[in-house]
Amino acid sequence: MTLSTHHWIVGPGALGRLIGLRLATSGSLVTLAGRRPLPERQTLITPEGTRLDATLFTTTLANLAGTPDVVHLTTKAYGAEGAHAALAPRLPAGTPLVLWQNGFGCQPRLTARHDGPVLCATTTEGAFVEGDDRVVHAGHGETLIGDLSPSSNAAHGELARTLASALTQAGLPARTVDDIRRRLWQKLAVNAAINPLVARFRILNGDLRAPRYRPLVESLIAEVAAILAAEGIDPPEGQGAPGWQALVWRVIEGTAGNRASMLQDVLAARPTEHEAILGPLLDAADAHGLQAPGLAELAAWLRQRELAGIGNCC
Ligand SMILES: NC(=O)C1=CN([C@@H]2O[C@H](COP(=O)(O)OP(=O)(O)OC[C@H]3O[C@@H](n4cnc5c(N)ncnc54)[C@H](OP(=O)(O)O)[C@@H]3O)[C@@H](O)[C@H]2O)C=CC1
Ligand SMILES: CC(C)(CO)C(=O)C(=O)O
Repeated sequence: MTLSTHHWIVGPGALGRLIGLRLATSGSLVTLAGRRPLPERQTLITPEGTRLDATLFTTTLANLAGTPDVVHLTTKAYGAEGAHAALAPRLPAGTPLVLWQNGFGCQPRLTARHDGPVLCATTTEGAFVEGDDRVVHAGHGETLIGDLSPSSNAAHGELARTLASALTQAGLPARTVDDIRRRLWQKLAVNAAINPLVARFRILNGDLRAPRYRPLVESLIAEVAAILAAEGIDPPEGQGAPGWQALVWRVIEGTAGNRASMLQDVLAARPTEHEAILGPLLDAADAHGLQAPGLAELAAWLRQRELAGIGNCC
């Protein structure tokens, strides 16, 4: 893979267009493939307010043809496996796939199913779309890339390093890690402690610091910490529950003014990524015989909302 590698981006929403436009404006060939065709002329607004324009190939999944060097799957977590099923017959065997979803649902399943190397990426970049031809890069972050093979034997290290370097040169700082499973779970832990609560109460992340919500956050963190201890997953810094508390409160502080992605989905009457975020925790709780009533109640509310037709419930 070189800088002029041909990248297919399947799922051309906020993150997909951010990656696609950044790569295209740094010399890569990019095809955006969605459920509907998008304009070929696309604009990216950088966090500094600069406007970057690029002309990309845009198509639909049904019309994809050719041979990509790498495919980035950037649908929401709940759409990833469906999109992959439609995509797979169009891909030459051995095509590398990069999964960008939050949570930890589709990653192990697609790693097992895909006929080629699979990398997982987790990013703290922030982006949102403004119409079909414009994406706003809301805030800089960092992207970690790795594969789900055991850490002592990372299978696709060279591929991950080349991709990290291409992304970094394109303005999306990225590095490889040999523990992507742990990194995905760490982000999932933060998302599980914040997103369902702010979606439930329709509040900004920073509102969780109020006396009314603080005990709810603390009790979710305690559930998450017990589950992750049983799974053998440590927080990035510190140990056990205090380490998870420090991480979650740091993120709440740092994103106090944010309307979290799950709240945005609820307000827009869209499905949420609750299965990918809460599902793995509840499955792990079951497997280890642990109680997680707070997580289970929030998962039930989010599930019920979707069963009831999304916007009409609660
Ligand atoms: N946005 C962000 O800042 C960040 C997002 N993430 C994660 O990245 C993932 C994507 O998020 P985001 O970009 O915000 O989501 P969006 O909803 O903005 O984008 C998803 C895109 O996937 C498309 N899509 C859905 N199903 C298919 C399909 N079968 N074939 C082709 N395209 C399809 C949607 O098309 P349509 O328009 O037709 O619905 C949409 O363009 C999520 O897991 C999210 O948690 C992680 C970090 C930051
Ligand atoms: C960390 C957090 C909660 C920031 O808003 C996030 O990742 C999200 O909104 O999904």
